[in-house]
Amino acid sequence: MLLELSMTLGTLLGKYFFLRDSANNPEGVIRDSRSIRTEYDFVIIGAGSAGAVIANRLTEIDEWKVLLLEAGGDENLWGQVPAAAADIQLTERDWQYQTEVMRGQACLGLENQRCLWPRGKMMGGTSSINYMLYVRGNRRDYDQWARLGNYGWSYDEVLPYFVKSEDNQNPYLAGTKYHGKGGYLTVSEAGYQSPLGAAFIQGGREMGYENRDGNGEYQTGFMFAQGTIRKGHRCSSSKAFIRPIRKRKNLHISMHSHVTKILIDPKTKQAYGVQFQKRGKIYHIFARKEVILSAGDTASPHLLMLSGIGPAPHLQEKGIYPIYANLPVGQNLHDHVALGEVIFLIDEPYSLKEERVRNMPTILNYTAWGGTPLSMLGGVEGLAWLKTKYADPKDDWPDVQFHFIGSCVTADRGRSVRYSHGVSDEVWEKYYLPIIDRDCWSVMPVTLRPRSRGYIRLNSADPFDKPIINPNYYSDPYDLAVTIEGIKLALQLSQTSVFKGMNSKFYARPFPGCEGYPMGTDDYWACWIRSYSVTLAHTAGTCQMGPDGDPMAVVDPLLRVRGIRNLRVADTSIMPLVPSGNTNAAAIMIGEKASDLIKNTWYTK
Ligand SMILES: Cc1cc2nc3c(=O)[nH]c(=O)nc-3n(C[C@H](O)[C@H](O)[C@H](O)COP(=O)(O)OP(=O)(O)OC[C@H]3O[C@@H](n4cnc5c(N)ncnc54)[C@H](O)[C@@H]3O)c2cc1C
Repeated sequence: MLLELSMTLGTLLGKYFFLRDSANNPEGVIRDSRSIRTEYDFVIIGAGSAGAVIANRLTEIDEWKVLLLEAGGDENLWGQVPAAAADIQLTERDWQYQTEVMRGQACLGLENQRCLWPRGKMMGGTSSINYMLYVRGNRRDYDQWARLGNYGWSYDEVLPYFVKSEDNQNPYLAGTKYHGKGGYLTVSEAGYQSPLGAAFIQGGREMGYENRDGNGEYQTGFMFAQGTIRKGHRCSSSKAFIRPIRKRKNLHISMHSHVTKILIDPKTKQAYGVQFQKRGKIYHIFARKEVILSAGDTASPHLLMLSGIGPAPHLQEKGIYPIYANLPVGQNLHDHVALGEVIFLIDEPYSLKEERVRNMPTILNYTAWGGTPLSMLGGVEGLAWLKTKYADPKDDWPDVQFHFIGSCVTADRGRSVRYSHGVSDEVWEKYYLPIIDRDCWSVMPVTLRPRSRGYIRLNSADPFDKPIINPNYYSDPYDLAVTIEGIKLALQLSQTSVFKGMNSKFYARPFPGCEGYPMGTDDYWACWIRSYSVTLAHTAGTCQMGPDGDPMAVVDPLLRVRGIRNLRVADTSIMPLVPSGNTNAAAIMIGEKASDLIKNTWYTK
């Protein structure tokens, strides 16, 4: 009752603070444009992390008319609260995809043995559903992209685009050459730290890792997480890039507009528009200059295939005429998949349990000032990049990332996080219920440069039919081996004096399905990883960028779809290799760079 009352109060106050819709409120709500023309210079599909940036940057040129189409609606109020990130999943603002069953490989302990595959379906796309961690990846990642023949994408060439977007609130960081001040995207720390967060940094030091800015000169080390948050509230790509410019006359926005096909002339191979459905009506809109596909790692390849671009036999089998045959659309899918959580129980009352996070004082305080446990980035306090025995000890190119959480899945007593991970009833009852009242902390270790490759394919030619998603997790044993070493590093962290001081103990109950393996052996760790596989949704490669002659390339280094004129892809699907970190910042960087590539092509003064 008290909780409900405080939520209601918080909501009312929140409405007052965030959603005032006055013309001069840079965060005012987004509305559909009153009328839609039949022709624009550019049509952008998807208002996500990358698409929102492109809509902003292209409409900087007054004479360009731009239409931004988004399948979902606007963000909602609850989605602004960082600690409630998991609550948005499995709602209408999530596409609610699921993977195929990967028999014997992954997701074995999850509901129906399928991994959930969340993606944002609203303004801001997945940046409106994500955990807001601001991470760029490693210098070597982008240099590797360039070495593969993707000219213009080396670290030194993409760094200015990361910096351009950013408005970093931390004075120590804002002044360095690695960070930006005054950009549209607010980046800051959560404004609240639990005693466990400080312990994480100290534990890292004891293990020989420095406390440093993982987005700066060196990546290896431990840090308090930086996030895309503004005054303690989510700063999605839409809040950052669209809300402040939503009244530009040359930008039209149409939400609830599901693009079903890109219109391509089969003879000239030129894209000339899109078909979309809104409230049961079908629209055809034409693009004088370009169609820009920013529908994300899953929907972009899906839409290309629906439009006749992809492996010809597969398209024909589904009854689709291949306009440009045999581009490897949907191939090379790779992702960061983590072991759900390595849990450590403690004797001190430090955990971010629901009753300590959602109560009247924290909610009211949060609504007014932003800096309470509710501003924690999906509960993630710290990040670390570490080297296992498989990484080059001399190189600053760590192979494992830790997401450090000052609680565990049980913190909300099974209300939300459990479902967002897809934990089955059996696992919940056998593994989690026994510790539901305990204080705990946890680590999600993830292999940063996975070698397993999967695919996205059509289920059918119906654009509303979800695609087949098979990430093929852990098909390459390397991915498993690195995560196993990650678990060992997490155990090492729990043995540092600071964590021992709170009597941290690995929660060693056998995970359901793995009881047959002796606890602590590599076989047991492998079984656990394959059972409790949780995607971080850093999917890359499904419309891969590559130079001429690269058989896996769907787009060229200027992001133009091969063999088709006036069609570009700009989102995480173009990444040839996933960067060594979370992918939202990189998606925004891709949006910034794509905008310049488009301006270079079309803008003549
Ligand atoms: C639960 C979760 C947590 C995450 N946490 C983090 C994190 O903490 N930090 C981080 O860096 N990364 C995180 N990520 C990943 C990161 O947010 C994504 O990589 C990034 O947002 C992808 O950006 P994008 O532009 O490629 O696609 P998206 O942001 O997904 O944009 C695609 C847009 O296209 C729209 N669309 C799709 N199909 C159509 C269609 N047919 N017609 C019209 N519109 C369409 C979608 O609705 C969406 O708005 C997380 C992802 C998830 C799912």
